Amino acid sequence: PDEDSADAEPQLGDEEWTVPVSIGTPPQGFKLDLDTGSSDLWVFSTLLSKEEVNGQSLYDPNKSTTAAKMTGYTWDCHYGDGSFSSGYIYQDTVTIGGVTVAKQPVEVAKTVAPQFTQDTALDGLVGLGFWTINTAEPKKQKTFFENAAPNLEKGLFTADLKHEAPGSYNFGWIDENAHASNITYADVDSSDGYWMWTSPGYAVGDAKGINKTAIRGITDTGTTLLLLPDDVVDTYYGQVDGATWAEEWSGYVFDCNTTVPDFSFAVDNGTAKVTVPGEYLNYAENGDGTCYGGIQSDYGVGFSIFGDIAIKSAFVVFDQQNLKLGWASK
Ligand SMILES: O=C(NNC1=NCCC1)c1ccc(Br)cc1
Repeated sequence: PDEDSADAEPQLGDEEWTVPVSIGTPPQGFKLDLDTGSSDLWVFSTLLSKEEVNGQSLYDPNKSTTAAKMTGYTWDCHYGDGSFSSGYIYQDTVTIGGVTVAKQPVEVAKTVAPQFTQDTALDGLVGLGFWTINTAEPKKQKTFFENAAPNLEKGLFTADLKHEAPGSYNFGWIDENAHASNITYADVDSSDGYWMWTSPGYAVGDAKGINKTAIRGITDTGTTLLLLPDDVVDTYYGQVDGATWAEEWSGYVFDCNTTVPDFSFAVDNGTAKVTVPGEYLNYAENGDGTCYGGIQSDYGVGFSIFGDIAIKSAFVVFDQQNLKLGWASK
């Protein structure tokens, strides 16, 4: 049933993907960033001061006949990149990709960080993590997907992000035409509220065998890059001519003309693997002839982050019902 499908538009050079979301009656339309690394659904709103708005669409609960204020409730998000947002909460009808949830907690922004004000491509976020890291007070609220799942064929959603091209998220079903190889599943540890799993190893370039070293990390559509343990990062850049860690860029850079090798990470016992094309691993030009690598250190986070650069290299199944994460080539 392809009605449960949302087109994901790439924004800002594959820094984020937004999907069309309807909120309220009559429906108010927004472009929201589906984020598996957080669990709040929030939207720019008429409560914001004008200085914090820069063309984004504003949700106005007073114009929705189905909006109901959750009196006494607040929310307050702080993201891994230092951005933040906070405000009050209404329940209203939310539709994404043909899936409708009535009485979905909609967190209306009263304050947003400059990063969000400047990001004219999005009007808010849809957290697709686990409710345990939702920030609503006095009681945590369920995500859009957790509320929708009981009415879906399967308690899963899939992400099919593409390099510099529209991708798609599906809710409740797996599009067998969207992936080439078999889907290999890894166990998910949701105890931190994230889609946390462990890859058994990795390979650089066209190396046949894998370096058997466990890489424990989260699969986060809200993080752009692929953040990995220092020993893996050093091994990778050891095979990139002239790559060096640049203080001024706080990361590994190399000459923009450098050929950058692929990076593969294993799934399950290592039989299956996902290959990130070298092209994706030359992430951005610094403007001085050097380019910033798509693989960087996860130092300080406490675990790795399989961000968009990894996710757009595969067809990914987020199976909440069975606590599994599926990876397939496409
Ligand atoms: O915030 C996180 N992901 N989502 C988003 N980032 C920026 C806007 C949305 C995030 C989550 C966990 C870890 Br560890 C690091 C980062």
